[in-house]
Amino acid sequence: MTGALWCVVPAAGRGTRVGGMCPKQYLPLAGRPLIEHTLERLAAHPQIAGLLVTLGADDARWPGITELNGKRVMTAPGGAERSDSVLAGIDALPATVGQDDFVLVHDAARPCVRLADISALIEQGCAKDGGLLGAPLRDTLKRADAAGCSAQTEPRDQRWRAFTPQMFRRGQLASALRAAAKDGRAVSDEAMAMELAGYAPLLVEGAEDNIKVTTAADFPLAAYLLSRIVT
Ligand SMILES: Nc1ccn([C@@H]2O[C@H](COP(=O)(O)OP(=O)(O)OP(=O)(O)O)[C@@H](O)[C@H]2O)c(=O)n1
Ligand SMILES: C[C@](O)(CO)[C@H](O)COP(=O)(O)O
Repeated sequence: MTGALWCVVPAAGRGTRVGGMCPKQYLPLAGRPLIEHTLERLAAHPQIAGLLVTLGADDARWPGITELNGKRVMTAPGGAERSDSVLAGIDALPATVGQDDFVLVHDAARPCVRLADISALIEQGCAKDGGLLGAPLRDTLKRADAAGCSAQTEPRDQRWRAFTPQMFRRGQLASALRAAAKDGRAVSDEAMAMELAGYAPLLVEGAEDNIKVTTAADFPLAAYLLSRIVT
């Protein structure tokens, strides 16, 4: 069992795959900026103590939220890559968050995460070296060739899609991210940094509607999911 956890929310991306000038986390979703849905959902979780949001340089769009549902909301400058933003957020956490305390990392671009899935990650991940939400691949996987044709069918067994939140001990995650950066290794998520450091993060199956809003087509889907998912 663990106490209350802080959650780092990387929100310093540019949203280039959506297009346009406004980073996707500030585009409207169901009438409000996408990021507000994500932060409110995280702040609603009883085991989340506070949020540390990493922002783009000179981000004028950040609405200046300092508290949600009685939880403190802090900000820190993000970095060039998502992993840089995550590390910046870890380093900016309050000193009350110990090096051995678990911390969560959740994409600002994932507004539909279920509170029950966060609870499952916290409960199951604390018994291990931490873990991440994900789901086993349910479709056949193809490797495309340069012409956009199916060149090969990839093995699907034991393949999972990785979601967020991901949860690790503050000190171990910071060290793993620093080591990967020092080695020039691009890491797509926190779990990869931990794997490179020799840990085996637990995969905790979560709902597949925990989508990452990545392209413009994801906005109406996310709006529908938000209307259907209570928590
Ligand atoms: N340097 C970066 C890059 C991404 N992110 C955040 O990481 C999350 C997931 O990243 P992604 O979906 O790739 O967002 P973007 O990088 O903004 O998207 P794109 O690759 O289309 O530009 C998002 O909440 C994004 O804001 C971040 O904090 N810092
Ligand atoms: C961290 C992540 O959400 C796991 O699926 C994903 O890797 C982030 O998206 P990106 O496009 O790789 O930045």
